[in-house]
Amino acid sequence: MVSHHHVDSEVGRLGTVLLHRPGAELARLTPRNNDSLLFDGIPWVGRAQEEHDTFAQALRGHGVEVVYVSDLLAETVAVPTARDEVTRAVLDDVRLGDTLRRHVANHLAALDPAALATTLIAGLSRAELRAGGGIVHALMDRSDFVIDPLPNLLFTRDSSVWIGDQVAVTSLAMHARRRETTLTHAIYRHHPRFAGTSLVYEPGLEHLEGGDVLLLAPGVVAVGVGERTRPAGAERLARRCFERGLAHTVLVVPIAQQRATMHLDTVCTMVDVDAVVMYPNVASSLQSWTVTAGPSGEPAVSGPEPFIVGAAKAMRIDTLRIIDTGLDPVTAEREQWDDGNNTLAIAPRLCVAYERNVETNAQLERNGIEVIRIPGSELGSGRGGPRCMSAPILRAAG
Ligand SMILES: NC(=[NH2+])NCCC[C@H](N)C(=O)O
Repeated sequence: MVSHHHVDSEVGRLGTVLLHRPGAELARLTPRNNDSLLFDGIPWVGRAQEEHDTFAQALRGHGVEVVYVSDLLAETVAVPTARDEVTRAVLDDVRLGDTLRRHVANHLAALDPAALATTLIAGLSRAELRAGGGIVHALMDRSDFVIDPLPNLLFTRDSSVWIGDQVAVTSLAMHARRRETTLTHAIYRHHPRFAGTSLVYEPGLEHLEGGDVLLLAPGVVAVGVGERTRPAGAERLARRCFERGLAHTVLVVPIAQQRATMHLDTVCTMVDVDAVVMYPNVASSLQSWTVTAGPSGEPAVSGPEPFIVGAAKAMRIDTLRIIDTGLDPVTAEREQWDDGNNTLAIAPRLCVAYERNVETNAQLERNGIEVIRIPGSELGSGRGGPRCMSAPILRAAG
């Protein structure tokens, strides 16, 4: 039987993609909490939703099936064990204390699956809790969170990534994002659509985020290590992929440990089977280490060498082309910050990009890449572009 869930490249024709339409969780952002919730501004929620709908429509217009996290989650929590798991993840928060925990548990128990899914994503303030009591509750402000919201669920790429016919549910590094994977983990294990799916990675392992994982070619995976993914996470993923025959080579790519380059996909994404668009300010310095399944079962490591060289060798092609955006360093830096290098390929030489990155998009087109432009002025305040906002679950074989 042909699997309905299979991804072995970044550019094979996109069949199905997992998105999250932003909702009430974005309305929780204030100037006091936006830094800890990993947003650089306070998005206009309605406009962000319109922008996201334009993104989804662009994908559908190209024959892509769009599935939403909130729908899958509502269907998942209709399964009692799934409901227990995701609820427990909320109640495990040590800040609650026993009394408030009991009130929150009662609150959640009364919700139907759709309302529970919404609450798990949007969070819950003290004012919204139906009944409360105890000292923790007494000392909270009305707007304090009893359940933290998950505004970064929007970036579905980070909490799960398909490699072949298996899914890696990742292990997120930032506190504000940890609970996201309790939701994706539950979806992939309990939703009937994914029955029988094997998991190649689980939350709780060494830190690994999907934005750092690039499927360069069938059997070749690049993993950025920096602010989010740790070298030990890359090593764990490599071991797992080798054991299961999902990859023969994992390229480990160190990136600067800073917010502007939090994931490998903020500086480099694929736009053709043999081409990447890359942030010019790092293009000449990006290095990689090559990890392969050693003869004794212990991964063999070699390198470093220029990423582009290591990648071409592992992909068994002559050259991995860098689409040279040829921009001056200041324009390049501005457009990198606004996710100009964070394109989502729908097929080879056809990608979705934010319209605001005028120069990068023009250069892509000059190099033969068709660009579908979407607005992103509000969505971009979370520092993520089309690739971050999408988790492909089916692509045609690359
Ligand atoms: N794959 C990506 N580049 N994701 C971007 C995630 C942005 C999000 N605000 C974070 O800081 O985690």
